[in-house]
Amino acid sequence: MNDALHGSRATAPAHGGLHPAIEFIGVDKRFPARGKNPEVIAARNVTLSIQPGEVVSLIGPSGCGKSTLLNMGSGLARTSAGTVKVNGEEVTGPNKHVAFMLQKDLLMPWRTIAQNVEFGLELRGVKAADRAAISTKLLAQCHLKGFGNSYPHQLSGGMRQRAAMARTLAVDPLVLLMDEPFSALDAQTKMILQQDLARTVAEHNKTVLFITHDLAEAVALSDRILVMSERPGTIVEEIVVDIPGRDNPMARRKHPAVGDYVTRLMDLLKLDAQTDVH
Ligand SMILES: Nc1ncnc2c1ncn2[C@@H]1O[C@H](COP(=O)(O)OP(=O)(O)OP(=O)(O)O)[C@@H](O)[C@H]1O
Repeated sequence: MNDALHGSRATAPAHGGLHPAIEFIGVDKRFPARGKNPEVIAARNVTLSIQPGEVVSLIGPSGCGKSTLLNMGSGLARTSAGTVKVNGEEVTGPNKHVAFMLQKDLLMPWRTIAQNVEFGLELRGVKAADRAAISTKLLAQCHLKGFGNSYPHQLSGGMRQRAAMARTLAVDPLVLLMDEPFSALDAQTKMILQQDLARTVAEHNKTVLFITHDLAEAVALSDRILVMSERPGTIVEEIVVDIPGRDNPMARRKHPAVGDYVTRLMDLLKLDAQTDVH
């Protein structure tokens, strides 16, 4: 258990010579022109560094390149310039240190929940008994005890996202890349899953890069928030969330400073100016 993860921590932890968990160094991403579609510069000169155990949210206007950055972090897409490193090693393709969680749960409908959670372990050749022990533990932790033999269609949207979280954690990744994982859920289910995520991440000292459009969610969950500009997206501001209780977002949301952070983020995203246009 890492005590630094319980209670307040405004700044990145000292990491005693260890590498950042994930870093982007001068990263550009260009999608070349295709037919009548012109070239798109999705990201420009993005440099960021996330230390082990940190939770960092990435916010920015629609289409500014957030998902593109996550794809490069996971090794599913290559950079056009610059370097992405995970645990100090350059990312050149999908790698076992990184796991993805998306808005869509992507559970396989023909597999039970336990079989879905165990899928990544199966690919790595983990023995059946060990797989079962891991999925049983994670399903309990994600409040899905007793649902291992159910199929995805038998679960609610919130339960399916819990299963997706268990599947993401099963391979014990160093870095979790989360692309709006709760955006399709109702407000209350969302808060409960945020709470579970925050507790689990703190307990297992995971590093998270989290994309969201929900500014209060970013404040509730993060150590730091990175704000991106319009496309071609680059990081224009870094905000340290100096509110106690990153492992308890339900309590953190009630802190009087949350409103000020949300207001600052709205200003940075120029949301007021956008409503004037319509
Ligand atoms: N494979 C691709 N080929 C061409 N253009 C692409 C490709 N993938 C993304 N883009 C473009 O890159 C830009 C950034 O897209 P991206 O999905 O990263 O944005 P985003 O910030 O995640 O958006 P949103 O918040 O709406 O999800 C967009 O203009 C998008 O159309």
